[in-house]
Order: sequence, then structure tokens, then C-alpha cells
Amino acid sequence: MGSSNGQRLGITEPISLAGPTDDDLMRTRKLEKYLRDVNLYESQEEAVSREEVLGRLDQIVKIWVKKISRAKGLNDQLLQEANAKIFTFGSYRLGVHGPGADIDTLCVGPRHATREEDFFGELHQMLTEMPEVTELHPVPDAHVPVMKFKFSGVSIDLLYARLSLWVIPEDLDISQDSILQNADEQTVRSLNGCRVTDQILRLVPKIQNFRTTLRCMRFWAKRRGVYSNVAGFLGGINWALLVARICQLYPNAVPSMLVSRFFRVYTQWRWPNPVLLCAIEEGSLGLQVWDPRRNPKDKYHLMPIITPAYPCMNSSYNVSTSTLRIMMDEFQRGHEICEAMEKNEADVDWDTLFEPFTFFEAYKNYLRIDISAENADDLRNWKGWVESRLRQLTLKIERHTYNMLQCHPHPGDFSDKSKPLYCSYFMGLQRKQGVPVGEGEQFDIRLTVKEFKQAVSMYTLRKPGMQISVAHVTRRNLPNFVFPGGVRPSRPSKGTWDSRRALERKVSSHTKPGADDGRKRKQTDDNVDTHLRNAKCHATMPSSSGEFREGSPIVSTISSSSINLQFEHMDANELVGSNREKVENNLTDSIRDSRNSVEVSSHNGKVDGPMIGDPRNKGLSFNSSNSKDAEKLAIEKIMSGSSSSALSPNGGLGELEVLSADLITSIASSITSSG
Ligand SMILES: Nc1ncnc2c1ncn2[C@@H]1O[C@H](COP(=O)(O)OP(=O)(O)OP(=O)(O)O)[C@@H](O)[C@H]1O
Ligand SMILES: [Mg+2]
Ligand SMILES: [Mg+2]
Repeated sequence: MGSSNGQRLGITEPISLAGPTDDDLMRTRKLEKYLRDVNLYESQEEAVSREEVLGRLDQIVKIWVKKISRAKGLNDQLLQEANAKIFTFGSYRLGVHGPGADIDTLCVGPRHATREEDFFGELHQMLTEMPEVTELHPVPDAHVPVMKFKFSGVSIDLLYARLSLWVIPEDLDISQDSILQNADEQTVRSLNGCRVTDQILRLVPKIQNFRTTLRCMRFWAKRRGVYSNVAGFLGGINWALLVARICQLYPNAVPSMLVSRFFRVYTQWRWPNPVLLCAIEEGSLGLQVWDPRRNPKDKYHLMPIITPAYPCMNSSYNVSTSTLRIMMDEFQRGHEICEAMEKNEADVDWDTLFEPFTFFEAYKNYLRIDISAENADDLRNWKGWVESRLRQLTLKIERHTYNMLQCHPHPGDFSDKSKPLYCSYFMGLQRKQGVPVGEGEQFDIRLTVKEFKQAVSMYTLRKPGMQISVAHVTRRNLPNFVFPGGVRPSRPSKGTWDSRRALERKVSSHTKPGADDGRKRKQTDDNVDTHLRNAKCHATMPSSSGEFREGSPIVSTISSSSINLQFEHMDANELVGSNREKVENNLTDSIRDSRNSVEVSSHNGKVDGPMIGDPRNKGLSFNSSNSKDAEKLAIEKIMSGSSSSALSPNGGLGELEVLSADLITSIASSITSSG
């Protein structure tokens, strides 16, 4: 049975009930020390101050609700009982927040406390008048409306849920579905964060192990540049769900094991099989739940990670083929490092796993998006809008180049300290591996960029001075402010796992051309590397200033419509018979350019992850120990679902055809109607 108290948590049996060995315990201690050393835990002082702030906030909403109840002329009894209450969610509620993280809070109020007038009106006004409150920013028009501010220096996100109750009891349980009855859409969405977080905490067997593992995975994802919902990677809630599922599958494992199993399971996961912590209940309130058989949009989700509270939704609909590929590569890298750690290989430690991904060494070509505004408020709003549109740019570039050009968005922005009202975003560009290079072929993305800029300029709250420009830059022309400390490294990183792996691959392909297998590998590698190394990419910019210069004023002087990426094929013979030094140089280039350790193939624009028994999985170094083989089978079984219940007649599969029959079965068996 799954959990320590004998109750199975999760929709399948666990994969393994094994507990830790002495080595696992030792690795866990090292991991915990590592996480403390990199400052992932807040101080006791900060923890206390957060609690005080939460206490104050709860008092404030209670005062607020009395005040507005009185103003509305409620009778004495209702006035006396008038109540509102603060709940928390997000990383703070999960217990995985770092120093300086925000506290995500939800104010639950009664039916007579409205969102517009009372929450964004009166409560906002009250906060404005408090000296402890700074940087107050109401965002009433967001998908999930929020009031953002700092209270005694602690960042707060405050959402509002208006229930249909006249009185909010102090012991209100928001996990019961009836709480959603007659609630407006924004309230349902606002309640969702809390309800999901509570469910996660109920559905994991040993919370402390879950927390440490999640801290580790969040830190890892940030270091590897795959932490960001808005950029199409995964955010806090997604990582929490992925880790929670691993905890269910290995209920007696300790954090070091859970991290390693995380990579083991998710390198084998055949997306778009959904990750589920519990069955998807259809519920009785008629709210839409994730169901690719019914909702056309859900069929296109590439990496479904389903929330465990009604109405169950996919929390990761932003993931695209590109970001999925990047994440799968990262899972593969993590898997290899954990395997090496478990074999006690020299030079491999937690530090190796957490080595930062050197985004600005990884590509030769980048797209640079600069934005600017007239004041800090405008820039914040403009950034929020542009960031939410950037994903469309990557999707469009890939679509418009028939997926031959791959786009890697950098999560987060950069800015030049000397220019406070400007900021820049970057995307790495590369030819898709394995795509043959056509003679003199070029990628013209002018139209794509133009369309993107048009879409961005549709911003309804656009103010004068909100500018955007897009330019192509080569690695050499990257501005200094993108590098740590504003200093461009004189040479590419050496001695890292990534550089060593690239070197190994390169050396083996250059020195072992004998065996059939080796020849094949060499050909593939050369093919890929040749494309990258010989891809001469330049932008044609017939602008007044002529050239894009580092540190030049924002690219408004450069017509972004003139971007014309050209990838010219050069003479591949140059590579053959090169002297040692030349090979070294090429290696350095290929280290920078090679990120993909596993190829994720794409059929009809749909990605399907590596499969067990698939030759692509050769890189997975499962040793032949029985327990690991058994685990492999168990993972496979989870993917195929245990039930063979038929699909509903209105299934209407359409594009779902691309999903495996197994998936359909597992979806069918996991979506249940609640009685
Ligand atoms: N853009 C978004 N779309 C959907 N849900 C979101 C979004 N932003 C935040 N949320 C919800 O709010 C929660 C908290 O978000 P937040 O950005 O504060 O992340 P977090 O997991 O608390 O991490 P951190 O420690 O960085 O604050 C998320 O877990 C999610 O439920
Ligand atoms: Mg948070
Ligand atoms: Mg937040």
C-alpha cells in the first residue's frame, strides 16, 4: 500500500515501496546541506515576520468587511457576524518558499462584499492609507484579478473570492465543492489556487520529503532555465504536481531518491499522457474539466499536468513543442547525472545537477526584443503584456518556418542598469537538428515579427512611450548586461557536465569511426554540427544606423521589419582533416551549440516523448538490475492505464488519433463522474 498509514495515494499502485539505503540517506543529507548553503531557506526572523503580516492582513479584511457591511445598512445581527478570512496558497502554503518570496493570499468574503466596489474600491483605499503598505498595484482586469503590494516589506499577492454565503464562518472549509456554487468565474479561478494546494498536501504521503524534493526541483528548474509558466516552461504549481506524483509512486523514498526517480519517470513519460494525482471528477456544478475527448482545445495540450481539485484543469497549457523538447532534454540530463551520482562516479555531485544552463553560450543566433516605457508603472504594465505575448512569437516563428527553426525563449528579462526604463528579452534560435540544409536557404521571419508587433500593439492600455522593437543578434553581438555581473566571459565555460558531455560525444565521433554503430553516430553528429558550425547567420538591416550595436539606444532606430535570418551552407570539407587546434575550436562551438542529448521526434507537429524499447532511449543507462527493469515496466504500466473502459460515444477523437490508444484508456479510466 502506498502511504505510511496504509492508504494508497494516487490513481495507481506505487512503483516501488523501497526505502532508502545508507547511500541514499547520505546523498539526502548532502542535498539538504546544499539547499541550505545556497540560501533556499528563510531565517527564523523572516518566518516570524511573515506570520505577523498574515495576522495583520486577516485583521484588516475583518475590519474592511464590517465597514462595508455597515455602509450597506445590514441589520445588526448580520453586522455582528460579518466576516472575511485570509487563506494562503502558492509556495508559502506548500512550505517551499525561499527568502523574499511573496505570500500568495486569498481573501474570502460574503456575498454582499463585491469585487469591484468593495475589494478593489474600499479595501484598496484602506490599504493606500496604511503606512506599512507600499508598492500597491491593483490588477482588476487580470484573468485572476489581484492586488499586489508589500506589507512591512513582505510581498503579497491578494486575490478575492466572493462566496454566495451571507456569513463566512471562521472555520470555513474551502475544499468542499459546494463552495463554488453560484460563484462568479473570477471567484472560481481565485479559489482554485488554494483548493489545489490543499489537495496536493492531502495527496502526498510524506510531506517533509515532498517539500525538500520540491525545493530541489524548483531550484534546479530555475538554474536550468525551465522555470516559467509564461515563457512556456513550468511554474511553481506544475513542478509541485510533478513532484507530488513521484512522491505517490515512491511513498517510502527520501529526497535524493525522489529527485532521481523524478528524472527516471519523466524521461520515460510519453507526453501527452497526463500526470494526475487523483481521478478527474466531473462534478455536479457543470464546470468544465480537462477532457481532450470533449474539449477541442485540450487535445492540443502537449504536457498535461492536471490539477487535483474540481474543476480539474491542465496547469501547463502554455507548453509548446519547443519548450517540451527543451524540458525533455533537461530531464534526460538530470537522469544521467543522478545515475552517475548513484554509481558514485567521480566529479559528479549535486553541484553538477545544479550547474546553470549557459543560455548565452548555447546558440549562435538570438532574437532580441527590447521594450521601453516612460515611467516605472507603465513599464511594469507593458512588460506584463509583452511577456504574455512572447510565447506567440516563438510559436509563430516555428510555425512559419515549418518547424525548421527552433526557438528557445529565455525566461525572464534583462536590463541595462544605466537604462531603467528599458528591458530586453532574448530567444535562442537554431535550425532543428536533423533537418537537411538547403543550398543558400534562408529563414525570413520579417512577416512573423511584423505580425507579432502588430499583435502586441493591440494592448488596450497602451500609453504613449510604450515601445517595442525586435532585432536579430549573433552571440558575438550580445550586450554585456546579459552576462553575470555585466561582464562578458572571455572564454566559454569549461569543465561543466554539459561541456564534458559535448566533448565526449565529439571525441567519440572523431576517434571511433570503425564500428557500424560508431559510423552512424558520427554521421548524425557531423550532420548536426555541420549545420550549426557552418550556419552563417546574418541579419540584413537596411536602417538608418545600419548596424545593430551593442549598447546602442533601443533598437527603435532599426527597422525590425528588416530582419532576415539567412542560414547559408558553407563548405563542409573544411572540417575534415583539421588539425588539433581546429578540432578544439570546433568542439567549443559544438559544446555551445549542442544541447540536445536525446532527440524528441515530432510527428504532425505533435511531439511524442521517448518510449521504452524505443531506440532513441539508448542513452538511458538503466543498468540491468532487476529492480530497475521492474520499475521500467511499472512506469510503462502507469502510462497504459489499468482499466480498459470504453470511451464515451461522443468521444470525437479527431486529432487525438496521435495520442496512443493507451492514453485514451487512461484518460477514460481516470475521468469519473461523481455520484
Ligand atoms: N499566470 C498564472 N496562471 C495561473 N496561475 C497562476 C499564475 N500565476 C500564479 N498563479 C497561481 O498562483 C500561485 C502562486 O504563484 P507564484 O507566482 O507566487 O508562485 P509560487 O509557486 O508561489 O512561487 P514563488 O515562491 O516564486 O512565489 C501558483 O501556484 C498558481 O496557482
Ligand atoms: Mg508565491
Ligand atoms: Mg504570487
